[in-house]
Amino acid sequence: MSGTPALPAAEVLFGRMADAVYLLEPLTSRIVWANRAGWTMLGLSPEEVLDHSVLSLQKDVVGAPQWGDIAAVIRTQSPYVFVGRHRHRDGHEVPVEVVTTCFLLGEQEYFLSVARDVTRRLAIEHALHEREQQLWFALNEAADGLWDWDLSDDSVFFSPQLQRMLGYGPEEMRPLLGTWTGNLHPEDAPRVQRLLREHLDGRRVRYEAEYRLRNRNGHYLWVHDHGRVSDRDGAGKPTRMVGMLQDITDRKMVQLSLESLAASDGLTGLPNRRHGEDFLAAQLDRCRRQGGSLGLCLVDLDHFKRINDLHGHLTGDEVLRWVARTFGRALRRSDLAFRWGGEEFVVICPEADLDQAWQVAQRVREALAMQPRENRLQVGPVTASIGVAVYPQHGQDALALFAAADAALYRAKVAGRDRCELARAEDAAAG
Ligand SMILES: Nc1nc2c(ncn2[C@@H]2O[C@H](COP(=O)(O)OP(=O)(O)OP(=O)(O)O)[C@@H](O)[C@H]2O)c(=O)[nH]1
Repeated sequence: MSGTPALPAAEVLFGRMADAVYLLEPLTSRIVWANRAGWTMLGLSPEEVLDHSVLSLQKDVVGAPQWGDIAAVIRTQSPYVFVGRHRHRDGHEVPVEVVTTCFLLGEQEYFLSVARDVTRRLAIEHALHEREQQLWFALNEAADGLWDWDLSDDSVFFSPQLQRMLGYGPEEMRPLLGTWTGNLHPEDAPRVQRLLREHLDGRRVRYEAEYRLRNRNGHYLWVHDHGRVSDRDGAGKPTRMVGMLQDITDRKMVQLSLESLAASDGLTGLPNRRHGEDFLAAQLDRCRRQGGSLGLCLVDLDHFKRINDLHGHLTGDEVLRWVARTFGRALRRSDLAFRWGGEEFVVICPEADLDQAWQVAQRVREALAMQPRENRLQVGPVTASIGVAVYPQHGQDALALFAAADAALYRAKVAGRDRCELARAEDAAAG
């Protein structure tokens, strides 16, 4: 091809264009025309650019045979998109995306290439990629485990950290929703599933739950789990949900033991006075609403001071623990024994009438009296005096019942100890 084709309109049309435009001679790849952006991108003058070809300017096209191959593809796949690097006159490279079309002008075939400088785009892509890498690193290496649930097929990505948390090696944990649901603690599963469903249905802003999850060894970890729907389909139906799982076993254990400490007596492990009073109040409430009776036994160890004095306070403590264990043997499942304070205990017998409450008191007294043969404490007989009061005969509320039982207990002590006494009508009136 000789000379530049007469294209005056092209100068006007393409002169102000931001993208570089080159008209190429297909056989040699020589540039036969370029717009302003075309020659400035290469650091050349309008005349100098005509001395160049794709082979001299494109770093990624090496040699005529390769150009021949590319030209063949351009002819069949027009427009052809190519990402490469242009060589600037001063030596630096300009990353470009080139879109080339093939066309005929009269008898002559031409390639028209539009090259866009993609330096900025690549820099952004690179930065995004870096950020994504960092994000993944942070998510996977953080103490929390990550999960990513595809609702369309119930596949779940469990992050390496999540797998490690549950004791699984790489590739061991099946990436399915069933792996998670199958390891939920049966007592927690209904609540957790409900919370999840409520979030998916849009009734909860986010899903959050604390529950037990079985690890690879079959032990349960306590976990804190929270997540959100991240993608929805055109109809608004959730298609993807992501979340984080944290192992909170240590914290939960401390919390649970504090809770049980708060409700139980530190020395004997029996429910403490606060818990016992709450229980009594609830039972009395039930009696009032539904009718029925309830027995209350006030149990006071006899001459306990003597045990302390003779054998020491630590042995006294040991005796109190033994007494607590004895209740376990003497009581019905529905009865509750709790420590009232010092060497005093209370037994609540829900739904017991006078006779039944009396029998419970006798059983407790006898079980304690068995002690010399059973225990190894060598403190001699440990006996108790017990005052028994019954709702509704001896009192309508906890205060009145305690007063009546206390009066009966006093009589038991006076009468010689190691015995049970039933409250009397006048005890109720005195309360
Ligand atoms: N070892 C020990 N002793 C306790 C505890 N709480 C109270 N005591 C002791 O229990 C004793 C109760 O003494 P008292 O109230 O005189 O009653 P008692 O000696 O059992 O005489 P009675 O009137 O027959 O019951 C005191 O010596 C208290 O120090 C405890 O937690 N551990």
